[in-house]
Amino acid sequence: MDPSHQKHFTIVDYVIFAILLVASMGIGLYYALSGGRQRTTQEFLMADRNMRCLPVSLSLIASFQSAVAIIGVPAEIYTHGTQYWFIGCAYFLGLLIPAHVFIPVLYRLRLSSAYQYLELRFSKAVRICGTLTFIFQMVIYMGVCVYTPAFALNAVTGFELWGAVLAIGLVCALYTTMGGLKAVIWTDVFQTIVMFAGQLAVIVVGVHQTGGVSEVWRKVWAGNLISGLDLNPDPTVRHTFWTLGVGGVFLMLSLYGVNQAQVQRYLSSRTEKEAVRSCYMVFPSLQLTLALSCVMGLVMFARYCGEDHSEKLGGSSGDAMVIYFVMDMLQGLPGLPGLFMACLFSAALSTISSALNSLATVTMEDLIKPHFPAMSEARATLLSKVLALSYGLLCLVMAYVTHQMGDSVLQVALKIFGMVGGPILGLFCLGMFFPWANSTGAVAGLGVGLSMAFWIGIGSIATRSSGTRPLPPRCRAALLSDNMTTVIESLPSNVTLSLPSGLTRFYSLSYMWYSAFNCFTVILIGLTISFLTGPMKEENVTPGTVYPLLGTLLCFLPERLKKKLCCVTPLGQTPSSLQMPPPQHKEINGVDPQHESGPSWEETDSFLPDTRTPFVEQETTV
Ligand SMILES: O=C(O)CCCC[C@@H]1SC[C@@H]2NC(=O)N[C@@H]21
Ligand code: NA
Repeated sequence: MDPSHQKHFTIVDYVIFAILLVASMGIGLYYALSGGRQRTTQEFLMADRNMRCLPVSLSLIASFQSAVAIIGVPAEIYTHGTQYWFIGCAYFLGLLIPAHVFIPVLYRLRLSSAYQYLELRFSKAVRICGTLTFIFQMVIYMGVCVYTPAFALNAVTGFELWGAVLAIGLVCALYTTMGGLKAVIWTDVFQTIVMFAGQLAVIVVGVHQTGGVSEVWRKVWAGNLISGLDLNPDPTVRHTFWTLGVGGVFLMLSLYGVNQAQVQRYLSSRTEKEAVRSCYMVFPSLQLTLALSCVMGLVMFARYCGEDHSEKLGGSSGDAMVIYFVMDMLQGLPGLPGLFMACLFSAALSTISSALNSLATVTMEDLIKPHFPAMSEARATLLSKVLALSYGLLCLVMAYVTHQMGDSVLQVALKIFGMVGGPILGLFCLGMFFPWANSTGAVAGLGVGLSMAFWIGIGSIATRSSGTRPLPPRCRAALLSDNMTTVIESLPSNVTLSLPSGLTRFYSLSYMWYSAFNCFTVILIGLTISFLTGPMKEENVTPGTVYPLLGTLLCFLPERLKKKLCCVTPLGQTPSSLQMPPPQHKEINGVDPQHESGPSWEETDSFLPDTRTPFVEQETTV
């Protein structure tokens, strides 16, 4: 963008932005110097497993609500209408299934890393594959999260590019390294509030400048931006009710069901009920953030649709357009551009801090501790801090790598989740719902699932056809008060009008189906190979690692009939090889966390065996 059109910040804006960074560092410092002063991995990685549901629920949202959603969703609504809003329909099952399937199973195994489940259910090899896949996914995703605010701001305001990347990366790595999971969760709480405030401010100012709600609605309606319920079953259409409402459920399960960043938050809850409650509390807040970012896109459309900004925007993508519009809207209102920048950086910081902490946790728990069982707590905690810092530096490198990708950031992020998160979800579903699945099947399933995912993902990038894009609503501007009409032909160059066939059709599968497609591939291959290599017998499966799906579906049957029908896994102990004597833990607020792990067995789902015997790695006393 040529400098003459660049928007600039006033000193007030920089002050607000600085306050965000200082406050985040302050919280990090506070948790470095209070409580157990981050001296054990139980505190540094698991927040002493003593968190309440409110901070956990806000942290759950912040972890996967980065600048990608803050910028990408309004850009999506502006260019393609409100179809994307239907992803909100996926939030029902996308949160109910984690609350009633994944949390009960994972919480009672007293894990630190979600991938310990894979060793319990399958083998160490499967656990390592799961861990490495997760690390790959989050490292790339972190790159997108750092890149988004930094490059978009640079394009519009000339804000020093590497200054922004360093500001996010270093501040984040520092407070995550100092304050551990407690600091990450409480900074997420603070940053989520800043995110809401920033988005709300843009909407209020934008509606006011457009002439009020009714004026916005009139323009949006006239611009045919409100998409109806598109029930087109064609899986290659980018956004329909099916790709968003159904495909979106698998995307949500891969994030809120089995992703380490979220599972770690469930496991850091003081009881299982608190974890389930935090999952329920995510629902209204997630709907609110979705609504805010969609409305922001509508307001932008109403405010700017009539004007042709192409010469100012130059080639910059739709994402940078959002920043341009926001800076233009807030220009002359000192402090508001700073608030929006704080909102953007809060979104990035909260996601990256969660990623850094979860990466340090799985690296420590899954890749290092099993090889050094005699490592002292002090050394393990120090190493965890070094890991968090190292991943922070790696994330800066990834910021540059991400710069090469062409798609809109929202699409890149969702593709990553679909391509990598989908197969991991498949692995957990294979383990939890199919007792016959064995380790060979699991490894083979994951291998084929990831290969298919990358084949289709890269194929779609190569042929630039990830889902046939619908013709975006023409920006008919016969709305301007002075009756001047200009029509901005916003026909993207890569729209594919002709229906693709054969391999191209395969590549043009909507990216919103990636999670579901890859999940089913892993399950299908996993089961086939398991049956070919000798399925596991029910009695050999570690108790508590299989969720008796039949028991749930037939919950209306009387107890005795259900027991006979679906041979509920007996109440069992975690196998001795994996179970160590409970660690010398300190009482927390007079409550012994080892035994205060939620409601009594009767209060929970009765058909889930109560294997609350702790699955703890060798945690020698210091
Ligand atoms: O914002 C991001 O960093 C990633 C894009 C959003 C990820 C998914 S979309 C459905 C769910 N709702 C959210 O706010 N995040 C997740
Ligand atoms: Na975030």
